[in-house]
Amino acid sequence: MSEETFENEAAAAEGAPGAGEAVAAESALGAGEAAAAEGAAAAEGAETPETEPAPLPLTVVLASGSPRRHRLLNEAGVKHVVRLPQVPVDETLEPDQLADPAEACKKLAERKAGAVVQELLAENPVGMFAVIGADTMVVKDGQIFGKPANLSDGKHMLRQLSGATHSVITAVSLWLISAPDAEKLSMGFRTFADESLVTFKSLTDDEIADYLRKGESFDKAGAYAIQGEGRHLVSSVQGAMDTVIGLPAKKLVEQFPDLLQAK
Ligand SMILES: Cc1cn([C@H]2C[C@H](O)[C@@H](COP(=O)(O)OP(=O)(O)OP(=O)(O)O)O2)c(=O)[nH]c1=O
Repeated sequence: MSEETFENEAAAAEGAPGAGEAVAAESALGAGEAAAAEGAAAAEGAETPETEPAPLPLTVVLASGSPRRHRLLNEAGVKHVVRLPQVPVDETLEPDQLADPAEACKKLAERKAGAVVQELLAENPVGMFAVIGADTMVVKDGQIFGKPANLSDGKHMLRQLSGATHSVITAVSLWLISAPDAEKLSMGFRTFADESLVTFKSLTDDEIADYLRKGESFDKAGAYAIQGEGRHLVSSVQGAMDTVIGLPAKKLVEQFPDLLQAK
């Protein structure tokens, strides 16, 4: 089971560069569409259009340091570069923002992508760019588990997850920048969250301690890696596996097939 919701891409994203004025909702849906719109606008004014303008080359930028996200995007066939913001993104959220985990997750995905968009825009880019940011949270009974701070935090998380079902929410924020030349720029973004349900076996404290000793917990939300030894902790998964691992890459490509045209 998975749930998918799409944000209104014309809404201003927190921390996003000039989101209020620069967002062009129509250009957010697909690189091809935006390029076609540019071409159509140019053709309207021309008396005898001689040639169609060549579509702008698309560069996909993954704004993430997660090797899993890089791998999942590669496996989905999307050529991309990885770029992290020079200043790490502040991932703190206010208590009222944490009350709705899917919204909180979307906010962080937008912040991560927005930070890279901001730096990219400062470079006066020319071309078409799709910047992707993502965030993953484990949620049990309304409580959000990010990455464990230390061993006892990891133990606490795994005890909570033992013998029960929890949600893994991954939000993805995709920003499209269309800059046919140094003078023209339009931008739009869309953010969605996908949810999978993971059920854990009942774990003894010894089993939890054994697992934590394997050392794969510390950079993973909820202190486990379903793609690694953590699979032995799990009895069932409902929904997309790539959502649990950190990027619903298949859904991303279904929604934005133009990503496959990236050079
Ligand atoms: C539940 C689970 C999470 N994870 C990972 C996915 C994410 O990389 C990580 C959650 O941390 P995030 O803060 O979402 O991402 P990140 O810090 O790894 O990368 P960045 O912010 O640079 O994009 O947990 C797994 O790899 N396997 C799992 O089974």
